[in-house]
Amino acid sequence: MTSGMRVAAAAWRLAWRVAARTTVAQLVLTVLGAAAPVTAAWLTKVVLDQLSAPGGPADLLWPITGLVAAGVMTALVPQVMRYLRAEQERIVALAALDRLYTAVNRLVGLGRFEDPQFADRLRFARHAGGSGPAEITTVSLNLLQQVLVTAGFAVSLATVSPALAIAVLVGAVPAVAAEFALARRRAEAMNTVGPIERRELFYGQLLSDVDAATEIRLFGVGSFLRERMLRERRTANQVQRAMDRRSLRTEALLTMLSTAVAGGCLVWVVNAAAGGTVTIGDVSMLVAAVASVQTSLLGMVRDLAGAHTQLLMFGHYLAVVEAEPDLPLPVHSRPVPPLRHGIELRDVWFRYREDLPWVLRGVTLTIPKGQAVALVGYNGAGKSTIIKLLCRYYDPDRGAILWDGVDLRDLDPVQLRARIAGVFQDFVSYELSAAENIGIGDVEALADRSRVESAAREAGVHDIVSGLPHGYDTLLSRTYFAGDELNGTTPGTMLSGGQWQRLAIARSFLRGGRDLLILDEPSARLDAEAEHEIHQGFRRLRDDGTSLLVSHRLGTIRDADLILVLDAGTVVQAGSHDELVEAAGPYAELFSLQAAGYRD
Ligand SMILES: Nc1ncnc2c1ncn2[C@@H]1O[C@H](COP(=O)(O)OP(=O)(O)OP(=O)(O)O)[C@@H](O)[C@H]1O
Repeated sequence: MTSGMRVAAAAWRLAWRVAARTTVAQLVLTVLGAAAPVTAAWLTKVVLDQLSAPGGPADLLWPITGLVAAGVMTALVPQVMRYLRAEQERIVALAALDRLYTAVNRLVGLGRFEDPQFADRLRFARHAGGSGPAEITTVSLNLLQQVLVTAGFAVSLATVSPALAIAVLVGAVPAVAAEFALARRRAEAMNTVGPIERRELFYGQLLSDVDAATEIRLFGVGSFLRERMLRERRTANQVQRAMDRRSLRTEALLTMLSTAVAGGCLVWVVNAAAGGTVTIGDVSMLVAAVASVQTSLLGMVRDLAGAHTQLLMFGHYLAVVEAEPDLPLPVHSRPVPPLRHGIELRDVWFRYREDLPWVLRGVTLTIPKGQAVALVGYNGAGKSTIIKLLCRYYDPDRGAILWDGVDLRDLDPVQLRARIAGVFQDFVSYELSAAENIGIGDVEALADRSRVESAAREAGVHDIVSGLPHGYDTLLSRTYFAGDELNGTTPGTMLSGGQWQRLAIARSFLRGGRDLLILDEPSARLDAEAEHEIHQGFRRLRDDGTSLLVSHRLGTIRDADLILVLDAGTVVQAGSHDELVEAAGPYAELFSLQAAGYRD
């Protein structure tokens, strides 16, 4: 099966599975829609032949009734088809959306999200997933209808003159070839324009993004960014304009060709009628047949060409939905048992891509069960990368990470992450209610207001949330209305950077009791008092479990059981705060620099 047919078959399977009734109804109407014009042409011929018959017309009741029925059918079928198509599109688009985002959620790592090609594919997939399958089934049904109409009229034409039928069909060959060539070029143009439009979208979003608005206005870069956006649009327009001009030229030529063929047929049939070799009914039949065959053939070719583009788009959708896992998953993954001994990084080497430098160069370290380990080092030393590897967002290129001696690659990543709580350096501020912002840390607790509140209290954010206009139910957003999105008039409320961070911390408190607590700069935006309080809270949480804390503020990690100093992707020092301050080395230097900052 060619890849186009495979994609079309997948679209049909999806439509059949989720919208069988509307699909069958469309099939039936397609056949009726094809039969109507052929029947009408034959009945017109019968009526005309009877009218011009030497003995006068015989009984015209049934052909006239048939003509009326065919007329009603011709008018009604497209309207019902439009409704059915829209209904099918709604049902299929919902199922396709579900499948697409199930597939996106199935990606356990981060690598694909950082791949520009995947980003383009996802954009096409989002577009094609909505209307793609419905468009492909519609095009297929149109094709079926046109094949039936063409066949019906070709047979009718052949009864008048087989040579004419062949001439009309052969006259369509150049159109078929030209439309296919156009379709291929259209697809190429679309692939060229894809990344350009993604850039344009980026600038457009940036220009209308509320968070970016402050910097854009302070730096006065609005016009600069707008110009960049327009430049992308102009480039995309250039590609599309060239394509449209090519289509216009080709299609104008094809129209002239089909008009010439139709004209030739008309001249022949008028001559034949004048010579008495064909009847008046034959003339009407032939005029209808030539026009219909040409329209159907061209329509068929255009539909096929359009289908080519739709198939390519839906191909992107299938590529995302059927993608292999981004990280190799074990066939028989082991359950992730509670941590008993500790987590070990054994000679771990890692780089984000083969063409990029190594970020971790043989890191060996242990996070013993029940201990608080801190990771310090300069910017870019690889601290957050270690955290991402511990959550298995990436796999090490060399070496291994062991959970009680079992390689993380042999564990189910979803189960592994269920054993981890944490606050990331670039935590997310969800445009949801305050309660949901906390509850998302453990969706099972989303409806449990007492658990949400107690996490908020631990993170020192309860009073702030209680003081909001609707307390825990206040929408935290500047871009959406609270409650009824359509008719709402109450705008959301915004928090300060530190308050958002406290919410992120509350999320991690809600996940208390997990085996590993990961904290990547969890208090970077907090004031000194809040930072002190939060670290007390973390300490309580750490007492029951195992933790890894990354912080540039050495005061917050001085009571860690073990401090590891990372430099250019290797552990260069390890020990307690006192030991490291005693020893000459980067930690002592960093510490005395920070301490001096406070003393001076
Ligand atoms: N997704 C990524 N793709 C490519 N390179 C990356 C990616 N994330 C980080 N890096 C690179 O890896 C190196 C280590 O980054 P990492 O975020 O681990 O440092 P860090 O020690 O946490 O730094 P900081 O103290 O600034 O947070 C940096 O040079 C960075 O440019």
